[in-house]
Amino acid sequence: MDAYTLQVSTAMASAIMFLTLLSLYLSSNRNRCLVDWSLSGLFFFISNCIGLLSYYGPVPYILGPALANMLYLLAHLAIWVGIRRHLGLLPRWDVAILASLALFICHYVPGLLDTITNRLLIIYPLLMVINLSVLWVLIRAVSKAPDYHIAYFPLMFAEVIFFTQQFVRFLVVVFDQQLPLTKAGDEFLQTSGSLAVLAFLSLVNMACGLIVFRKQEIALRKASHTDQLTGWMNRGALDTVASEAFDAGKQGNSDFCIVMIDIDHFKKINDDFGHQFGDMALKHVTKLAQESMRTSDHLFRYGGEEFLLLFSGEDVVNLHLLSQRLKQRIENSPLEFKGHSIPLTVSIGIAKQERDDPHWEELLHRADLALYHSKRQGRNQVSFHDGDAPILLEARPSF
Ligand SMILES: Nc1nc2c(ncn2[C@@H]2O[C@H](COP(=O)(O)OP(=O)(O)OP(=O)(O)O)[C@@H](O)[C@H]2O)c(=O)[nH]1
Repeated sequence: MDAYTLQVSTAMASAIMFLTLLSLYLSSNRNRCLVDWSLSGLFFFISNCIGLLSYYGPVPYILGPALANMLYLLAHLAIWVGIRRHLGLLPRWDVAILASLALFICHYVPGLLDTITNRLLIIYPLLMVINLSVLWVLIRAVSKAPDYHIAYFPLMFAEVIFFTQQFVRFLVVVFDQQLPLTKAGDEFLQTSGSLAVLAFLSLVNMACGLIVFRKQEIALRKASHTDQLTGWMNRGALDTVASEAFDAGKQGNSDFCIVMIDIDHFKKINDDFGHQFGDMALKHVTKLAQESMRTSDHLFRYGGEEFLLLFSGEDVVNLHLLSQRLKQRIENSPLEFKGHSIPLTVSIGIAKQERDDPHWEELLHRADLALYHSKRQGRNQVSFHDGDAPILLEARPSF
């Protein structure tokens, strides 16, 4: 393929990137990083179009190389800005624009960028630094959010490819400073550059779309596993989390315990004060419970006014103390409503994984039996199922 055709293909690939990512943004209308990335496509496109103009005659210096190089750098920086925005960091368009403007101005500093060789020796390292920055941000992100592994790899791969070819071209220019000026050198640099940009743009286009799809998928999965009223996980997520904790417990890694909490006389609360107040009571109790938890983030709304706390590696005596404290706290924190102070209490059942339990639901069943024991014993109580029978626990642990 001749250099002109390659340049046309690259311009088309950048236009496709611009339009694809922009339409993705307009259809999802949430991920602003898509705007950054589509702008990147636009900058690549304009920069390429200026390159194409040179095939039809001399191009004014302000357009090519000055503006073309500035936009080329800005296009790479826009990818960096977008990935920062996606990760919740400050996007830093200010840095991107200032750096690109500085490069533009440098084209007018005598002796700095006025030869092709000088331009290549200065711009290549700049691009490599941007590639490495994107890579660095992604590597750090992957270690913090393993859920995104697969989605980040294509972009990382694109940056590695671009960095490598840029590095090789840089070395070639360093060792043969006359090369860019010869016919063969000019063709080599143009062809390899256009091919690399073509591959890079196609990969980046796909990679950015993938990152956004993954983000939406994770958000949807989270929403489908979250109870909207309390923000705790719902029953849909329970089996996965409990099975994992149960299997770890079975291998002797850590004791797995379930604490089941049920608000007392909740029907009466609804009947006396209305469903809206009932909802407030549910939020009130879960907020107090959450504040009382030290470690477990496995908080589930199991049913209407029933909640489960899953603990791994927590001693039963500690759980007893924690449950007593929680029960006491809820009892001492009445809910204020229209000038009234409405008392709330909870009954609690605790169960611990036994060696011969075949499934985590066995443990859930014992926690349920313990909870109903607390109810039968007058409510506002804590009971523990020791594997044989539920026993009411005193305010201070006796085992
Ligand atoms: N406000 C509100 N009420 C709910 C929600 N989900 C379930 N409920 C109500 O919770 C009540 C549960 O009542 P019961 O199962 O009889 O239990 P209880 O009245 O707490 O009695 P004990 O558990 O024996 O102390 C029912 O009236 C449900 O309608 C909810 O999301 N919001």
